[in-house]
Amino acid sequence: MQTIKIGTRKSELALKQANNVGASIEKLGGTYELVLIQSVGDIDLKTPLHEIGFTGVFTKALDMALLNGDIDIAVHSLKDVPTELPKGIVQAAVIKRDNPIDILVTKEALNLATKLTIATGSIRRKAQWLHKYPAHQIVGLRGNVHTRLQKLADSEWSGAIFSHSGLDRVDLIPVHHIELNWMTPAPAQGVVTISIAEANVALMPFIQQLNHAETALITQIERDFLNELEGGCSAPIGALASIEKDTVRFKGVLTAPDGKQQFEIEETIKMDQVVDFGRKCAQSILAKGGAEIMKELQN
Ligand SMILES: NCc1[nH]cc(CCC(=O)O)c1CC(=O)O
Repeated sequence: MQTIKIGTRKSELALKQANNVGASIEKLGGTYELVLIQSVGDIDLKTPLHEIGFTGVFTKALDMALLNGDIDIAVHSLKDVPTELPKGIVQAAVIKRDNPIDILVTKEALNLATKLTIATGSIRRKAQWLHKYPAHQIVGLRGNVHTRLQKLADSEWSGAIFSHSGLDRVDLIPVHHIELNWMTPAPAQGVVTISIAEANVALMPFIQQLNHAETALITQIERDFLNELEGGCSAPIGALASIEKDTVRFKGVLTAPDGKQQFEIEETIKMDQVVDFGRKCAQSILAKGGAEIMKELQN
């Protein structure tokens, strides 16, 4: 078999994720090389992501490279991948999920009952934080993991919110942090995915060996929930599914951007009824009043 060209962004986290996939390819007897590709999300480091104006800020350049054959596979954080893939691109495999939760990195022990300033660039984290701590102030924060940690260190802020898995993969979980178990993570947070060109039928079966079936099932539910709700705009949506024996548990959250309103659903169903579970949960959120929030976000 030919050396597999893995396309990746060049941030330390992206490289780590791509090399982890490469190591799995080697375990299966293959060889790989990395091809570094810049995305719009890496060039424009200022504009909040939800304002950049098209989906796939981190994935589009890699999709193009797949389609024109510059790379064989692309490795992404699944939460950065639009729920609707471009024509000709398919998900070949997802890797077993790491810890999906968000954490608050702080400089010292904090009293959350006081008026604090918390940094995040994510509209979901901001909305859920303000819902729980209405007296707090949120400030914007973008950039890769290193940059964000440095900005926190150089600031007067009390803390900043990060993905646990994102920090953990580059060994950067600081001493002072709080696990935000009450916060519902982004759909597919903590999961790495491998995209491939649909036309690359020769390589598909080999890459599919890397797929973790349970992770594929729960992330499909989370992304169906997102897709059914969002209709093309980015919204403060959280979703987390998990498997317990023969049942699937799901929690989904849609929050108004200012945190004043939040619609939640928590459901458990039998595994054999899982078809369309995510979509049904989204419809229930919309019926409860979530449709109003989505309408406002579209304007
Ligand atoms: N938003 C950017 C992003 N995309 C994927 C990760 C980390 C890996 C993951 O959460 O799956 C991060 C960093 C973060 O959210 O702090």
